[in-house]
Amino acid sequence: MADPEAALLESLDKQGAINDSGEFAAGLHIDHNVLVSHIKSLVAHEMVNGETVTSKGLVLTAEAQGYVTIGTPEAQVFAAVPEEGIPLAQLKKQVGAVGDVGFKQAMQQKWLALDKSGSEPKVVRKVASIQDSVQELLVAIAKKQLPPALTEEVVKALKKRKLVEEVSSTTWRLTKGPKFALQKRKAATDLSADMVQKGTWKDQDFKDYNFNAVGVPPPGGHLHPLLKVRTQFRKIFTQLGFEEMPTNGFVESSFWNFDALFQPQQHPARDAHDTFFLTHPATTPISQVPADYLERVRQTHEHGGYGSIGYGSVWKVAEAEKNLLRTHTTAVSSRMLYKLAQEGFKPAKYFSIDRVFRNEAVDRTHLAEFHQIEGVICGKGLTLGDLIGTLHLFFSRLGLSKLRFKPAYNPYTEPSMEIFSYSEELGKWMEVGNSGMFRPEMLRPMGLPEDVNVIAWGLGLERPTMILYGIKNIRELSGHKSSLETLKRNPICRLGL
Ligand SMILES: N[C@@H](Cc1ccccc1)C(=O)O
Repeated sequence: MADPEAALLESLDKQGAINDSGEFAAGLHIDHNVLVSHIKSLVAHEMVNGETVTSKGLVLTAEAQGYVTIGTPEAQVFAAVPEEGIPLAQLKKQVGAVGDVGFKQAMQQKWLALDKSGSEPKVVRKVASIQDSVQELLVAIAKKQLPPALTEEVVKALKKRKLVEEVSSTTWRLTKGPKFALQKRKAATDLSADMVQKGTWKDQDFKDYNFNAVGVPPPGGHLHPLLKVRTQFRKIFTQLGFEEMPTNGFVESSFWNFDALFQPQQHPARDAHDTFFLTHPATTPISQVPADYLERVRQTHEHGGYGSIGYGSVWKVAEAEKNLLRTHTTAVSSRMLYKLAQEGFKPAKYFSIDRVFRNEAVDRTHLAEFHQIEGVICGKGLTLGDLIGTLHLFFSRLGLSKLRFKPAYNPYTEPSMEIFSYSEELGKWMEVGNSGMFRPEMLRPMGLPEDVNVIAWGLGLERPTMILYGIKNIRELSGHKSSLETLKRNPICRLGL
């Protein structure tokens, strides 16, 4: 087969233009689509200028194609009627499938008549010979030579008989382009050292950038396992109707991290051995906390109230002003609960997932920074039973359905419970979180009504992630020792959770 590209260029060279790529393809006996792919490439090389022309045209249906040679059904029926006539039933049997249409059409054309004078109706010829003009039209349409007889009305009738259909087709009109040549010059995709040395780059054609090409997937963009598991936790919370709390920044004042939580100023956790304090800026002015609330916090710390005797020591503003890296997400909860009290209490369910920092010795299960997940429910008349029930519901969604609780101590909750879950794999009980009911010494100074209780729990994000994905050393998970290669190879890090 002739090379379509060469044939096209040659023809353009001789004639200057090709008006209809469809006809040109037919002349070459190749599929139009094949020619179009060559045209597009030549246009991209600027060897050819091309514009598309969309036109509507008639084509024969498969049924009509059959009539082009053997004639229309009406002509076939007419031919089957002998001069002396033929009983209708016999005629139909003789012509077969096209009998019905053919007979109907031939009667309409008044080519045939039905003689009912005898014992059974007989079909007789009304004219001696016929001209099958519909067949002639079909032949002309097949050749794409549309005769004047093909009026709109005729086309409509042919469409109604499902003999023709209208199709729109796009063809190209071509002229010589600015870089016209009889042969495509090979365009280089890259500048090579050789071209530079020999100076051939000056005459070399370079392929244009194709900005529409599908790119190579970037090697980055992998999700960290912690982000994946965080999404799972978010889903659990939101499915249970919890609202995510704004987590502010990592830097928090001691006030919201400790004092608002009724954590005594002498508490060992407030020591630089356990907490990262900031030097720049070292403090947040206490004036940011409304004076009346501040006063109630001071009172409660020093003298108690709400059924408590307090700590009996002097509460110092300077201590509360110290900036730190938040040691727990309960600082996020304390801000949120105060806001809820200011806006007027209504039952609420909150959660947060964010980073916390502790000045701890780093080992294979501990880091100085990690993520905490915290759930908080505020309502009237909540009990420890509600907390236990909620924890069962929450942890069972993680696949941890065997839980045990151990009494514990937190300055801000009473009662407090450590949460343990039985690991079938490891065959032992593991600590999975901490929980409790926030103390009145924390809630009442905020302005939450006396019958409002708040149940809450917290857990780390790293531990469940390590268990879920078989990561043995926490330092593989975050920090400078975690390897990007591991992230890339780990199937859970692919996008799309
Ligand atoms: N803040 C606690 C977790 C906790 C949250 C809420 C209530 C009780 C406990 C911790 O850091 O371990």
